[in-house]
Amino acid sequence: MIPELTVTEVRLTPVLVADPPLLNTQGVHQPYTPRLIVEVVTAGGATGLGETYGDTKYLELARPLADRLVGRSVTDVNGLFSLDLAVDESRVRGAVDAGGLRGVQSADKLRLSVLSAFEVACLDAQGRALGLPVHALLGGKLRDSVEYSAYLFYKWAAHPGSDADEWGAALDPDGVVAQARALSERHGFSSFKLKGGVFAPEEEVAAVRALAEAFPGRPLRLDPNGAWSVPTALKVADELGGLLEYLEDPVLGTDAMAEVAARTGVPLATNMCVTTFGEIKEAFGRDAVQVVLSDHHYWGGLRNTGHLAAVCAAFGVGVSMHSNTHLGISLAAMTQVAATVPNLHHACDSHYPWQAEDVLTERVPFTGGHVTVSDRPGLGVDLDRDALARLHHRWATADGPLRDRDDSAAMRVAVADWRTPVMPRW
Ligand SMILES: O=C([O-])C(=O)C[C@H](O)[C@@H](O)C(=O)[O-]
Ligand SMILES: [Mg+2]
Repeated sequence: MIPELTVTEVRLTPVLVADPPLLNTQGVHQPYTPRLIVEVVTAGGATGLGETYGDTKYLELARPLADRLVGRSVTDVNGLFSLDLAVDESRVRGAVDAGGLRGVQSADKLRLSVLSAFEVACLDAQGRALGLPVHALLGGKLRDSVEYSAYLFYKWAAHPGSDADEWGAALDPDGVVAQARALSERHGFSSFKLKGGVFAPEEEVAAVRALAEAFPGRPLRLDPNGAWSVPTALKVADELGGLLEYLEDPVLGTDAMAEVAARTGVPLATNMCVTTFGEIKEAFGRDAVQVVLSDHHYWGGLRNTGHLAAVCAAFGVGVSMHSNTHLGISLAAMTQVAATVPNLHHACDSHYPWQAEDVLTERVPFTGGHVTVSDRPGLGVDLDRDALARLHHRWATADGPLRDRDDSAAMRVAVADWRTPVMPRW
């Protein structure tokens, strides 16, 4: 073992990051979202960065893992994944992730969602120590920039009791088109995904039609997070037909996805029914999905993202990339791995434009809708300790409920009788 690459300290810093009132089928984003920043320090003085979900159940698992990493090498990434982490089963039994937005919860998925941040931090530390970018550690980049799509949301102008944010409201087709224009002017995006499942399908169909008219020929996606029945999904697929690059999780579960897929020519994408390696066999065998949205956070890191892409290639299934609220460390990690995936033929999702706050000295910029693949050592991003301390202070002084994402609870602040919707909603 090279002594310089031995882990001497692991720092875990939970933060709360400001988030606009973005609507989805479960409710609305809270004013702040929890994230966890992981720093892995080596004997040689390199510090690697990673980022993942910061909700309590992830923190509970990250703390013992941090202790066990000390004394190991940052090159021993396979060993990291073989560490036996005890997951409190009561945390996951029958549970779903983020109200179901990321599929079914399992002990292994929870474990992988924590390990992924440590994997990224170890790769960043290795890269910094060796003078190599993370993409080189993953086998080398195949492209110099990675394309992202504009992630459009129905949204309120403000969180209840707050002033309007810089984006304003988007609650109808005109609002959605105005938001798409603003995002595309600011960041140069040329493909668009609308988060649906918020309003009746006819209204969301009208919004997609308005986007198609405003941006002729641009790739468009609609994602109602499984809020529709099979007949509704087929009707929308029929109405939007050729306008869509893909329809994302129109219905819940592999059975319903397979039924829709068998009866439409519109490709179906998912980040809900295929979220673990164990779900692949049935879904691919039944041709239930044509595109899988990878996400290094819950698939278990950057190397597993490459493995997932290889399985997709073997089955002729496309690859895209899913996103939750995240900061620049994760955007840098997504970009490094995306650069190495040969069969990534769709623009990746990213919430980053919605995050006005970050913990980096410099934000990761989008240019023409792309992020340049950094060739600097590691991930190519640096921590701003003051910003980290500020966002951590917010976490440390926050009300307990804010430390765990709950879109339904956030909705009840504005709509007192809001209940977690029973699916399918339409
Ligand atoms: O289905 C998806 O693409 C997501 O789950 C992305 C995000 O979770 C999004 O829906 C959100 O945060 O409201
Ligand atoms: Mg989705």
